[in-house]
Amino acid sequence: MIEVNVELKDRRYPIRIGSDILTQPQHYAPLKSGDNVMIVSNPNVAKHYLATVSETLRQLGCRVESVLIPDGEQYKTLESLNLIFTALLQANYGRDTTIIALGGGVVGDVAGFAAASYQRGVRLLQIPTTLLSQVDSSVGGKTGVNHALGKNMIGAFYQPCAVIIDSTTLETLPKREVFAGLAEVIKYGAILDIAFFEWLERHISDLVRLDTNKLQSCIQRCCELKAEVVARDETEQGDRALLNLGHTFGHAIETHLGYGNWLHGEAVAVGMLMAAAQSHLLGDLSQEAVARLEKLLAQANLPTVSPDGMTADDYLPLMMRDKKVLRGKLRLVLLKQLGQAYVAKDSDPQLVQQAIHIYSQFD
Ligand SMILES: NC(=O)c1ccc[n+]([C@@H]2O[C@H](COP(=O)([O-])OP(=O)(O)OC[C@H]3O[C@@H](n4cnc5c(N)ncnc54)[C@H](O)[C@@H]3O)[C@@H](O)[C@H]2O)c1
Ligand SMILES: O=C(O)C(=O)C[C@@H](O)[C@H](O)[C@H](O)COP(=O)(O)O
Ligand SMILES: [Zn+2]
Repeated sequence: MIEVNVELKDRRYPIRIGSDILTQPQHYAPLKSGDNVMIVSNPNVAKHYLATVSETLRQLGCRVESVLIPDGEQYKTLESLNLIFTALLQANYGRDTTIIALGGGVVGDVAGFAAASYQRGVRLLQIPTTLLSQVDSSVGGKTGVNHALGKNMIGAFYQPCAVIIDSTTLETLPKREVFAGLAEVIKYGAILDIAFFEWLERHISDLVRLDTNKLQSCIQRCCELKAEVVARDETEQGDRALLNLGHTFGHAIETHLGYGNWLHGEAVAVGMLMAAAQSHLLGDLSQEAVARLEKLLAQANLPTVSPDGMTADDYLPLMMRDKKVLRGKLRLVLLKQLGQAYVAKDSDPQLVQQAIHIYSQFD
């Protein structure tokens, strides 16, 4: 078992990474005998892992209840949040509850927001079961739900007390979801760590075929990088925005197509290419670097062009609703070079359109 710590200003929490660790009660600390636990999951994840997690928590002496929200990005909603509140109230659970998010990023974000808001805040523990949630969404405390007009528009920063990553859960994950997770993995290399990017170039085929050792090293590196950024800037006042590379474009794709049609990681993959194209147009990123990013994403079986029929005119109004927009000005994460990102304060909309066009299927 490997442990990575997230060092916040006033406390720290562990990310425990290992295989077959969900059956071992000691990894669930700080949970202890007598605790009231509400496991939030969905039917798809529950059929594989709910019994194991519930049984281990009962061995520990916890009272265990569970609630399932429907599966899919289209259910990352206030209605799903309300299902969780109802289950908590029906169980007569109070402020001493721990909510456990057992699932991918959708379950993690909704359950996390429930923990942030139920009785003004109860303890949260994350058990991520997709590659994307293990390398990204379970760490750092962004929680929330979507609105029909924009992604993650309602939410809170709310940190978990621990994250338990069992990499063997990836064995049941559909391949398309593994590839979507690789988009966020590649993002870390592109924004923060050229050595990791080069490691990914060497080992992408091992990751695609779920090589256990390579996967664990990869998950560990991503968690270390995210933990460092979150420790510096927990609530995105500065540097944390770098984790948003490709997301302003990507969220526009997800919203335009209807949640769940393209996976988050797929939309971010194309969004990163658009950001890279813009960085090249600005004279920063070399064409060779853009091509390396495109090649790596393609090797991870990710899309590399905008969805069929979506035009630059479809992107811009949605991009203007991005949470990074300040006083009506777009703020985009761009690349100086591979491994070095920055926030561009006032992007020229015409240049943005040109970048979108480069990775689009229309002309
Ligand atoms: N909070 C953050 O910092 C953050 C970071 C990145 C992404 N996100 C959000 O995360 C969401 C995407 O998360 P995701 O990619 O995990 O998608 P997801 O939660 O929809 O899970 C993908 C699919 O895999 C299934 N699944 C999960 N674990 C499984 C397993 N082990 N075996 C079999 N099936 C399994 C799920 O039921 C679902 O059908 C988006 O809403 C995105 O906005 C949040
Ligand atoms: O943790 C962060 O910070 C991120 O930006 C990680 C992203 O991968 C993630 O998709 C996040 O939910 C996007 O946040 P948002 O603020 O753009 O909604
Ligand atoms: Zn993301």
